[in-house]
Amino acid sequence: MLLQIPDILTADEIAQCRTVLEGSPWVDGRVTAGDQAAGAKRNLQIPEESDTARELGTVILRALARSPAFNSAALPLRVLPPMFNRYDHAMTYGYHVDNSIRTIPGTGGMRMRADVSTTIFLSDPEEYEGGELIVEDTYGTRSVKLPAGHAVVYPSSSLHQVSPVTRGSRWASFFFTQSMVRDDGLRTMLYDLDMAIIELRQELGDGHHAVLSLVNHYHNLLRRWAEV
Ligand SMILES: O=C(O)CCC(=O)C(=O)O
Ligand SMILES: [Fe+2]
Repeated sequence: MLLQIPDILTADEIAQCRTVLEGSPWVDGRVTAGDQAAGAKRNLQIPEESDTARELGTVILRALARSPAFNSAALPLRVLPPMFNRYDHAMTYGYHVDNSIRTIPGTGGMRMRADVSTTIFLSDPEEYEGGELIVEDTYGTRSVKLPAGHAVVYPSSSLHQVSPVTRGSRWASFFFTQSMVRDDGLRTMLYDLDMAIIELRQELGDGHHAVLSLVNHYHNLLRRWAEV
């Protein structure tokens, strides 16, 4: 499932990210790419263990924690510290695969599985041309370019690329989540059920027996499928 989440960051948080990123040194993005991906990757990133990454990572994690849509779609168990990237003129990230297993920085080698990939846009679409995130979804290819502060969430198992930037500069935060439910199909079913329950609660009220029954069913499926 590919999901767009509007306004995951406030205007103040976007401004904070941009101000701090403007004053930070950027390095070649290939430092965090696997073998195949490195060949396709031409962008810049903030070093993973820098003060900037830590400070802004906290802003992003706080924003995720208050987003019901992110939590319902990703069912996060752990989130790799958010990273920050930038594509200036002619930069691109060709079709690639996100590594399935990632080392968690600063833990002496602890690893996690990447199930869900997220990009939070920090530039507005008018600020650059090109730079679409193109994801091969189950039902075809999706091209995504969103206002600053909006997020796109998609399975880490899908092939994707960032098309070349032909004007301006595209800034973003991106990160990987290990989900309590590793299978994208099962996660999507839980998300759809959650959305239907929210609608029914509004129609019927929380005390309605059918609503209670479906909430119970949601939790029983989560109990069956979640690994924690
Ligand atoms: O910049 C993006 O939107 C995605 C970056 C990406 O795919 C990656 O770093 O693996
Ligand atoms: Fe990627």
